[in-house]
Amino acid sequence: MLQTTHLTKTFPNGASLHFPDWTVGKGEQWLLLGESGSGKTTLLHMLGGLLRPSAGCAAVNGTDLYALPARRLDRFRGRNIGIIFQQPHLIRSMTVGENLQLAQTFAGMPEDPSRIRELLAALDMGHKYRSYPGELSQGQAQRVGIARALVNRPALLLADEPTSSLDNRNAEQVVRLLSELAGVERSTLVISTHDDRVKDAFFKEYRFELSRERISDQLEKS
Ligand SMILES: Nc1ncnc2c1ncn2[C@@H]1O[C@H](COP(=O)(O)OP(=O)(O)OP(=O)(O)O)[C@@H](O)[C@H]1O
Repeated sequence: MLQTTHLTKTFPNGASLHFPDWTVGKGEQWLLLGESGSGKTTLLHMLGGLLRPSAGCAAVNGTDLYALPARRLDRFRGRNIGIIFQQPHLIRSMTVGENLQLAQTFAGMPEDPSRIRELLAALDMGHKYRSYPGELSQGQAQRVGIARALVNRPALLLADEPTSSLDNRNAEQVVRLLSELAGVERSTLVISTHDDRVKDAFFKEYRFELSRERISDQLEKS
């Protein structure tokens, strides 16, 4: 369901990252590993339709993301790809429920409060529907970030270091919930991390490891 071919990103300073080709099957759960600076975030952003590669192709369910015009790419992303960032970046003036409704509207989907309530309940956050982000703990905010990524039933779920701001208990819960919910929703899951707590909690076999030496050109010179 996910396929990359000859993906390369060259930054304005001339630094260049060349990624090995990667094929991920439907419903699989992968860890994207690699030391700091090896390119995990860059790769996830290209897979999520957020960062145009300088060369190569990223395809989700057979759609070459960067062959789409910008507006169709936005729509495709909203409907097919859920992204969980290191920090959830919720809109502070909107309640939890409104933040999730906005994700439905952005994707051109009808508002579906029952879907939102169902997801919040699965994340043990049902009682926070009317709370504002400023009233949540970091672990709770990250769970809202997970709900937002899942709300449109994406085929592909990408999580970029989702536990980096969480303590041990919350980190373990967040990874477990992500993996369980992706399984229930039949979403394909890619979690990037260099967090040993995630590697230990996540027993699935699939691991894609980036090596700084192998993929980078000129980084030391820039
Ligand atoms: N806009 C940019 N301009 C120049 N170099 C960049 C830019 N963005 C990223 N890089 C370089 O590309 C490399 C990969 O960065 P990236 O953030 O993808 O790594 P990462 O594996 O996610 O790191 P971390 O685990 O620390 O978040 C790094 O060496 C970084 O300095």
